[in-house]
Amino acid sequence: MRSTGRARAAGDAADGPRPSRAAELFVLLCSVGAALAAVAQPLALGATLDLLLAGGAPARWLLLSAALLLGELLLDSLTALSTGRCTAGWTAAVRLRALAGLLGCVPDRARDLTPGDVGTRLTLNAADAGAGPAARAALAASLVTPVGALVALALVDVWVALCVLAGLPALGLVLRAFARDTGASVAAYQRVQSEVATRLLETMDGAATIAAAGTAARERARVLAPLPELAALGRRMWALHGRALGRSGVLVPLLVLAATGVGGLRLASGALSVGGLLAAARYTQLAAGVGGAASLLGALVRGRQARARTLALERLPALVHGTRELPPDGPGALELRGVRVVRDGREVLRADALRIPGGATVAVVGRGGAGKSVLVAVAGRLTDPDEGEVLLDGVPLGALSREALRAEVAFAFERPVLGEGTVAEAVAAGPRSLSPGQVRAALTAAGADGFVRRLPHGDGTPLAAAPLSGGEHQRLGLARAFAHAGRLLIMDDATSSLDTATEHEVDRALRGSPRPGTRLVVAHRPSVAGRADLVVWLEDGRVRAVGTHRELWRVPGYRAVFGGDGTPGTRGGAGADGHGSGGTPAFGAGNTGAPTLGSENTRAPVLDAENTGTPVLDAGNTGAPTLGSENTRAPVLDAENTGTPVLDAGNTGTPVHDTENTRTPVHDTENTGTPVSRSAAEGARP
Ligand SMILES: Nc1ncnc2c1ncn2[C@@H]1O[C@H](COP(=O)(O)OP(=O)(O)OP(=O)(O)O)[C@@H](O)[C@H]1O
Repeated sequence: MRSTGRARAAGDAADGPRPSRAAELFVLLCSVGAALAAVAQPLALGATLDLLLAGGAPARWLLLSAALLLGELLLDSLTALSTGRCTAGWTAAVRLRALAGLLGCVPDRARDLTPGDVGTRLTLNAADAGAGPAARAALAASLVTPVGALVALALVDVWVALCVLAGLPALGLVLRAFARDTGASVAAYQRVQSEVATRLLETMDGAATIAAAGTAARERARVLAPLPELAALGRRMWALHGRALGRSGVLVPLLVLAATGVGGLRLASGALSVGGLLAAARYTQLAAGVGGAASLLGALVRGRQARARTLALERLPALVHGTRELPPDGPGALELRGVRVVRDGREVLRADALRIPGGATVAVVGRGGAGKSVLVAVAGRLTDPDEGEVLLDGVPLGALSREALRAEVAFAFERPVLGEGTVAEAVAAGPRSLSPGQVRAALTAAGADGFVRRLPHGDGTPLAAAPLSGGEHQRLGLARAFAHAGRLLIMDDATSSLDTATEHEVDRALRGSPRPGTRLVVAHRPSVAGRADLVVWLEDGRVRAVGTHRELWRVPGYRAVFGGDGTPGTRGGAGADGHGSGGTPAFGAGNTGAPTLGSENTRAPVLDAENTGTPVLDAGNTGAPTLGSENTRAPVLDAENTGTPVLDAGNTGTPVHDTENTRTPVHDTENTGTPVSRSAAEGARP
């Protein structure tokens, strides 16, 4: 990749809030304080007892014991409070960073993540991960009690302390086994949870299909299918907990018994006082309380596994932008040089020396999976090519600042995400700040003004209160793209839900706009390709040919893309003229040789080029030839300079001549032997 921009490498985390460690430290201090107060109490109580037995005045020791008890209670309360704050802060931070990673990533790199999986990572996993730091602090503090108790025990009686010390490794082993086994189960549990969520969301997405097919019972079974595994994993985790508690439940009393026995012997020998024995028994219990760390350890392990899942979102590769600006008033000329895009080890796009003249409307055409979306994503830098570079007005896209890129390149999609707020706010959201008049103009250009006017509060209607059809939703997305478009507007299937008449109106409005710019339109309908100045025809990820629709239409393979030669094609099947029937009956379609009557709204007759040899006229309202239509100032075909591969005669090795410039006939040797035009000059075949 030659562009100066680069994707954020795996391992670099997304930017986002990072809570200070202060909250975690506060939890640690409070927990340690409470533990120390607990550790000091037996000493004070033992001393009080000894003083009482000796007939002394234990008032000071009693006060100290009470103060220690109160202190422990107070610190425990503070620990609980600060744990809540710490967990909430970390959960929010983990969630926001994961969200920033997700929203900032190269869009097609998040393709494998299902909504259910993302939802689980951002909710359950983020909450578990957020609980991790407080659990870590509490776990560290929980070690203070047994260690402190052991030290205090050594002060009271070293033999009792040695007895407890000998038993502690067994407790340590129990905890280690618990942490190891529970880690694997927790990871599997979180994975299955996300699988259930994914299936549930898929079902909600396909609710209409399920209702229509009457497959609700089957769907329910499918959603719940992972439940037995989830239940088994849950049971396993409880079993591991139970086993750890059971083992420590046996070990701890045994240890206390042994230590009390040693203490009793020391009392009998006069080496230990009664108060000392009381303190020793209590300290033995506290030291053996290391088993109580099991639940904290469980929370820590769960937090670690969950954090790994949220980090995967944080570290999704993101686009890194440069600092360059575009030359002012550039026409929006695009060039793809040596571009290669590889996905899952497979080359999904190769485009070299593909030049798109500034100001032209260019249709990107090809069968499903041919690479149209990948091409326009690369052209507007939604993703970077693995090799090669894309230049806009001579500047590599990767070198552009984010602001310059997004101000000059606008996208409209098949299913736009409009967000919340009102209709006007949805259209206004973007890199430019728009006046209400500009918003209204964009709505008009997108053919959305009519239905928006009929909404209860016009464009001030909240989207949530505006039930929109697929086409209306799409038109708002178009309006937003139009409103913010700079020198390049990319429409990826963005008019698929529009009827052909509206689509034509939108096209006309765009062409009449004062800032026409370059338009790259993924087209499934021949009517759209027919209105474009130039068509880039993709096949299996390669540029098969570039030319006008009229020229390309003579190649059977091109017609087949639209189902135009009897082959099942994609949406919006073509009339025999290749401009799309648009629901209007086409006469003379097929091989009759009879003229085809104008498709979609047309008054002008369209002649069947295939059978008559007569040039195909614009199926729009003008009767003018399609080539270089309407408002484009830019030359449609850059015959001199492009070097762009144009009309492949079917990989036959047959020379292709530039008929635009030479008037030499070009033969489509692939299937028909029918003369075919070629529009732009280049020496090499694609
Ligand atoms: N992120 C990705 N991971 C794996 N494969 C991908 C990815 N993006 C695209 N592809 C593959 O690249 C090929 C081209 O995809 P693309 O979406 O560009 O096709 P298309 O021509 O737009 O198809 P359609 O008309 O059906 O939308 C397809 O085979 C697709 O599966």
